[in-house]
Amino acid sequence: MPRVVAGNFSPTIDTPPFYTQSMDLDCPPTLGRLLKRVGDVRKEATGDGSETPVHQVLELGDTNMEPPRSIPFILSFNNLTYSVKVSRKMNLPSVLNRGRRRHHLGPATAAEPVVGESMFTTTKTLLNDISGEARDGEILAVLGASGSGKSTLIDALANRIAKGSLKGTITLNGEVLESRMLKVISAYVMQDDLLFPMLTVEETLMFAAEFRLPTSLSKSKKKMRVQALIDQLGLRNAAKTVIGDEGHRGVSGGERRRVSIGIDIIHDPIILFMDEPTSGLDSTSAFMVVKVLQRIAQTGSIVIMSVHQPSYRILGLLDRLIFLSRGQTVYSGPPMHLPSFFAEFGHPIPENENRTEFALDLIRELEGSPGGTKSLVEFNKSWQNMKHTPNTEPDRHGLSLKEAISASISKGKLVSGATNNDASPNSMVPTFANPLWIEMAVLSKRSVTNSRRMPELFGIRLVQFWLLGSF
Ligand SMILES: Nc1ncnc2c1ncn2[C@@H]1O[C@H](COP(=O)(O)OP(=O)(O)OP(=O)(O)O)[C@@H](O)[C@H]1O
Repeated sequence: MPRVVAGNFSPTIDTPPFYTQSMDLDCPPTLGRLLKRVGDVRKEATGDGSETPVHQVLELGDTNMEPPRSIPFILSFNNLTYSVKVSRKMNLPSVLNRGRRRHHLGPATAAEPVVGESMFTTTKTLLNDISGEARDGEILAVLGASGSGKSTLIDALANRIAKGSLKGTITLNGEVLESRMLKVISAYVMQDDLLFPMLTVEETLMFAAEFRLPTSLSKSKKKMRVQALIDQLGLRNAAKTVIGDEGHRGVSGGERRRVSIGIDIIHDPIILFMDEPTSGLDSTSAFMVVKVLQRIAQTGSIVIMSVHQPSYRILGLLDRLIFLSRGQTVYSGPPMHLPSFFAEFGHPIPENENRTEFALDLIRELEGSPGGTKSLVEFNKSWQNMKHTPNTEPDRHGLSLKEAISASISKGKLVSGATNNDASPNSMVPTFANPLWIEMAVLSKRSVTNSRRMPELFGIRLVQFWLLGSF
C-alpha cells in the first residue's frame, strides 16, 4: 500500500516576482545575480532571515491548492520526420531482376530502389510529419501500440537523435533551442532505475544534489532542495528507508520510480522527458507517479511522457495526447475531445468504455486492415484543420527565451551551474555544474557508503583490490 504524504506545506512568496520589480529587460542579469536576488526576496518574505524553498509539497488528497503562476513556456514541434536506413531483405530472384534491369534487359518495376536507397538498404520512416505543442503546467502524453514510434518521438524532442537525420522544427517560445541550452533546462528520465541499494531515499537524493547542483550553492540550500523534493515526490514516509534489492528489503516499486525521477529533476528542469514512467507498476503506483508528474508540471515545467495504456484515473491527469500509429499521428488533442473525434470518424466510443483502450483497439484493428490507418490519419488532419482553435498564446511579459528562463529561475527554479557570475550569454548554460574532481569525489563517497553497508560486497572489493595490488 503506498504511503501518502502528511507533509508540511512550504509557503510560496506573495511578493511580485522581482524581475517585474527591478529587472532591466534591456540588460538581463546573469543567473548568478538572479539566484542571489531569489535569496534576498525569500529572506524578506520569511522575515526571520531563513530562506524558505518555494517548491511545493505534494499532498495527494489536496486538489484545491492553487499552483504558483509560472513564466509561460511553449514547446512547439512541426512536421517532424525521421527516417533511417535499414538493410534490405534480399532474395535471389529480386537480385537477378535488379541485375537484369541494370543491363536494360527489362522494364523497371515498383520494386526498383528510389533515390536515397540502394540495392542493400531501404529507408524506414519512423516519424512521419508529426506536429504538436506542449505547455508548462501540462502533461503531454504520447500513446500508441508497441513499435508505433513513442520513444522515437520523445528522443526527437529531447534532441537525442543524430543531427541532420531529423527533419522539421522544434522551438521553445518561438526560438530554436540550442542543444546546450536544452541540456541544462531539461531532464530525460530513463526507464531503468540504476540506484544504490544500501542508500536511503534521502541519501540518494542528497548525493544527486551534490553531484548536479553547483558547489556555489551552499550545503544547507542543497539539503532544503532535497527535503522539498522528498515532499514533492510523496516520499516523506520512505525518506529514511533504503532503496533495497533482491537481497535487502527496501522501498516499493512505485517509490523507487519516484526516487529515479527525483534524481533527474534535482535541478528542477523546465522540460521533463520521460519514456514510459509507469511501465511495470501496479495501477495505484502508476497513478501516484503521474500525480507527481502533474505536480512537477504545475511548478512551471513542461512534462512530456510516453505511456502504453493509461488507466481512466491517469487519463484524467493528462492534458494533451498524441496517438501514434506506425510513426504517424492518428489523434492529437485533449482527452476530453476523444469521444467527439471518434464519433465524427464513425466509431463512437461506447459509454463506460475506457477511451484510450477503445482508441488503441480501433487503431490496431485498422492497422490490420487492407487500407491501414490511412483513413484515420487523413481524418485527423481534416479534424485538426476544422477544430483547431487558434493558438491562444499566453502573455509572456514580452520576454525573450533567455529572459523567460532567467525569470523562471528567479521564481524558484534551479538550473545546474546557474550561479556563474560571468555576464556573457553562454555562461548561462554551462554544461557541467561541477568540476570533474568534485564529481569523482561525490561518486566515490556514494560507492563507498553503499559498499560499507554490504559487508559481502565490501569483502569481495577488498579481495579484488588486494589481488590487483599483488600483481
Ligand atoms: N535505429 C533504428 N533502426 C531501425 N528501426 C528502428 C530504429 N529505432 C527504432 N526503430 C523501429 O522504429 C519503430 C518505433 O520504435 P519505438 O521504440 O519508437 O516504438 P515505441 O512505440 O516506443 O515501442 P515500445 O512501446 O515497444 O517501446 C519500431 O518498429 C522500431 O523497431
